[in-house]
Amino acid sequence: MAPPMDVNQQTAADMGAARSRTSISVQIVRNYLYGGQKQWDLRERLEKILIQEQLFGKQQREFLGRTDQYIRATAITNRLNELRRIHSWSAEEYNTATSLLSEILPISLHDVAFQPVFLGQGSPALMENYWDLVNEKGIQGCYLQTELGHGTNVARLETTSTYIPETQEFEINSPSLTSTKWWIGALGKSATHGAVQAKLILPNGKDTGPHLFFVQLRSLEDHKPLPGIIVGDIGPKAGGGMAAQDQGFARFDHVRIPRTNMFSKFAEVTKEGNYIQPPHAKLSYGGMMYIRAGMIPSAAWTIARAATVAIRYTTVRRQGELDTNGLERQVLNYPSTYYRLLPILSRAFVLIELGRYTVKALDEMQQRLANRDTSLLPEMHALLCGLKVLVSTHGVSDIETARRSMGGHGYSAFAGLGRLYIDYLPAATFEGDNFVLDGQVVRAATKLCNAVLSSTSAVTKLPPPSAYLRLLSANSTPAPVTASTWHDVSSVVFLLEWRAALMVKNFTQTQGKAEVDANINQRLAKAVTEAFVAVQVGEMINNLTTLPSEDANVVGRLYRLYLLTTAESALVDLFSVGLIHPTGAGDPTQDLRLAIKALCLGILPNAIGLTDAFGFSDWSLDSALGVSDGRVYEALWQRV
Ligand SMILES: Cc1cc2nc3c(=O)[nH]c(=O)nc-3n(C[C@H](O)[C@H](O)[C@H](O)COP(=O)(O)OP(=O)(O)OC[C@H]3O[C@@H](n4cnc5c(N)ncnc54)[C@H](O)[C@@H]3O)c2cc1C
Repeated sequence: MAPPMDVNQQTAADMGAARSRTSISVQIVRNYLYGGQKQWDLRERLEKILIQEQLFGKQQREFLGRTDQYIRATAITNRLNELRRIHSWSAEEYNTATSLLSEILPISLHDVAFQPVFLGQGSPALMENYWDLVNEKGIQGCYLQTELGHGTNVARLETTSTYIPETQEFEINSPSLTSTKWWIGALGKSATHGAVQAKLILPNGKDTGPHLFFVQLRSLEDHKPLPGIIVGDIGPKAGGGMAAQDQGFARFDHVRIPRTNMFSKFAEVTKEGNYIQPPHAKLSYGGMMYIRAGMIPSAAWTIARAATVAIRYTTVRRQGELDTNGLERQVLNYPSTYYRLLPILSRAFVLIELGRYTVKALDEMQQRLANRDTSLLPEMHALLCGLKVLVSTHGVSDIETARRSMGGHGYSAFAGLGRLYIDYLPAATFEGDNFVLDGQVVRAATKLCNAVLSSTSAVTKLPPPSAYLRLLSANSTPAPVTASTWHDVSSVVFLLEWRAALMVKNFTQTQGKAEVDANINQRLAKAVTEAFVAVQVGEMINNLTTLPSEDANVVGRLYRLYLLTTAESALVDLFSVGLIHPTGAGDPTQDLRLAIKALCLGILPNAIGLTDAFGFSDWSLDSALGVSDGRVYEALWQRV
């Protein structure tokens, strides 16, 4: 037996050995994930610029208090903007640079919430006066919707905007403590302007419900709040999360703004005080839909980070009984570890692809909206509600699963996943609380289901995300589930579609007639969204023919793992609706679990190669346990 290696050499050797087992072309799979060599080159070119900036170094971050984190974030924002000007970055280059930084910055609210509202809902006059300032970050915006008293129930917001025809102004007012705007990102210290959601009151006293108004909050001379406005920071967040962002509050005491400051691309108030209705009630959802669509790639890359760190660390971490070489077992090789981590890896791949699909679909809808064609709106709204819930639920649980897979060292800030988790956590609440959004998915699904059940022609008009309801038309019957079901992609996709169709049908038919369980919305929304994603994954597998065969094989295994682990989490539903039943001839659930294990074992030799394909540099990952050379103990020691 060879003498035992120094542990540090061993970790590096383990990482090297794992890389040499890789059968895929990391470069080809990486380009596939980035949507082409061009996108990867862009990322690499920008990262080279960012790494040179001492200010963007991450190593001291964990030692800073909240104030210093905010000051650092502000300095980073300023430098980022300088770089944008120096290098004449396009919007795409700027967005890529910000995502590469992977920092919580106050300016992100301007970029993801305020600027899209301006672009999507600003009237031509507002655009002419302010767009250059907004686009060049000459002012910093925030989005003020939530109040102390109401978040989900937007209809009950209390802030008012009353039109005064004599002066052609709106008067913004916070009539009570509970009408105070609360939780508003970048409002505490940074923002100069905001898009304020307020109930529009017409001169005749009629309340037309919440509308958006462009309001200057702070002086551009000395940054002090303007007269009649009280603003401040709402304090530290749970677990010290999002410390560098200044979530704030605001109260308005009869603050006047010009009539043209209403975001009136769709709904408008005339000089005389008459209200012009928007062509579609949900037109103003555009901004929120844009943010929700962006949450899919953002969750995907967050999960990819967590997977990379945990898979790298568990590859070099050895623990347990000695093998024939006198070495302890690599933690990733324990079934209980790879069963936790490889499904996370598979979700990162699926959600990265799905993100691209959704952003494209949203662009198409926005183009139609520009021509006042609202036909795609309701379906897109429901789809994005479901996807937002799905990705943020996975995001939160996957980061924590990855952290726990690393044992005690995973709890060190230097592992990098604690920060990722605590900063990602509120994604389950903002942009619509997940449990509330489930209700929206169910409402849209039952409406379409009712149409399908009452008219055969409705099937031909189903929008693509609801195609699963076609199964409810006559002559369709689900195939029985057997051991071979789990080895056939289209059978698993069908099964997940059938599950959604039958669950929605059962619910629709019993609505109002039978008692429903308390968890119905969550189960239905999950089934509907997972059916949609399963169809997309089926397409992704079909499209893998563009890759060389070994790369397609390995990525295809990941996609199948996604489908099977989704089916595994759906087993209770599959039993409930009678798609799986004990036949006495074998146990399809055990067949499913063995198929998952077999897929995991097939993926395992490529686990490191697949995480390398995400293309994270050590600078970007900022994790002592996720270092690419595997020398985790030295990296941790250096940090300490
Ligand atoms: C980090 C962070 C950043 C944020 N940034 C912004 C921002 O920049 N701008 C902004 O305007 N807002 C922002 N928010 C606010 C966020 O949008 C709200 O927190 C969110 O909409 C939920 O509203 P709420 O907090 O009032 O919760 P509530 O609506 O009070 O919900 C409380 C509970 O009640 C349940 N519930 C509520 N209504 C229903 C219902 N109809 N059916 C079933 N269950 C229900 C929810 O599921 C939840 O469990 C931010 C929040 C956080 C945490």
